[in-house]
Amino acid sequence: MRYGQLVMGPAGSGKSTYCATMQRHGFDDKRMIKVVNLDPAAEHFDYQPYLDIRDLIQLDDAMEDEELRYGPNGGLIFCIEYLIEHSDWLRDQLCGVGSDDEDDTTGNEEPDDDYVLFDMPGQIELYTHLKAGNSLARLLESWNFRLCSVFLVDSQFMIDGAKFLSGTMAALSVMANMELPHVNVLSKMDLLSKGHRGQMDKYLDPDAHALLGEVTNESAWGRKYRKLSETIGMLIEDFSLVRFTPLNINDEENVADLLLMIDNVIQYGEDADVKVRDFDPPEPDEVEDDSRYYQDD
Ligand SMILES: Nc1nc2c(ncn2[C@@H]2O[C@H](COP(=O)(O)OP(=O)(O)OP(=O)(O)O)[C@@H](O)[C@H]2O)c(=O)[nH]1
Ligand SMILES: [Mg+2]
Repeated sequence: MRYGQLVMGPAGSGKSTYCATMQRHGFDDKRMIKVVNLDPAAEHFDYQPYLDIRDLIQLDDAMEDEELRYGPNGGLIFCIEYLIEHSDWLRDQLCGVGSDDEDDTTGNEEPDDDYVLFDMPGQIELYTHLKAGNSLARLLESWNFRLCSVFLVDSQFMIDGAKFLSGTMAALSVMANMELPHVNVLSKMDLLSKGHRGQMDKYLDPDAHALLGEVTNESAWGRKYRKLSETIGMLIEDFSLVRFTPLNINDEENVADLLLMIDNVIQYGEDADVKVRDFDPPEPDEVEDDSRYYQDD
């Protein structure tokens, strides 16, 4: 089994910084966390990439090609679709050359705790409604990755009701489109003023009525669509659809807590325990051949 986080979020929300932070935290903890850069336009990041999409395709390839002639945004989406069409490249690098996981029953080649963060581009439509993000998730799952979506939203944009509503709807679109366990992160908490941090508390455990009361009084739009906002608010609240976890990258405990939470979501490190817990040994005279009570591996 392999474990992975698909790190997504709008442009500049802190995805690459998140990956670098987690890798560094893992390093301090003697834990290997690999990061794969899947942003073909990336120019700078602070982590050691295990793999880099730019070795397969670069944004300029799509923009400068005489036939394609993409702009930066279309070009980026083209690059991700190209990656999916050439998934052998990714599989060979992630899982070993020529590996074919459908046949891989030996388990010999796979390390127990391969843990990979995928630093995705900031093109949010890749995750909200295009097929590419979902296809990538299904591909990785077929290679035995247990995945979690990590969706980052810059906390600076979440300090009023209207922005909270928009951010929540974006998170919800990603959840629906990616079909993965999902964790929302409010990034850059260190940049918030004390006053704003206090204000933030009400968004972390949202009371939709109170929040959307704000939205409805703020603008003409808000007043006109008051009922719609309220209904969306109730939906979010009643089904506990969207929750945000704050992240201050300078607070080691905060980083550790978030990583642990995601580990729990993807059941990282739990397999050994599960085997022990599930094992309920029979009385010796109940069975002649007890081999069927043991797992094959
Ligand atoms: N203070 C502070 N700055 C941050 C944090 N996260 C990101 N930044 C800054 O925000 C900017 C964008 O961060 P990135 O990590 O590159 O964001 P990204 O989501 O990878 O951006 P794209 O790949 O361009 O979509 C950089 O200047 C970072 O230094 C944070 O937690 N705290
Ligand atoms: Mg980035």
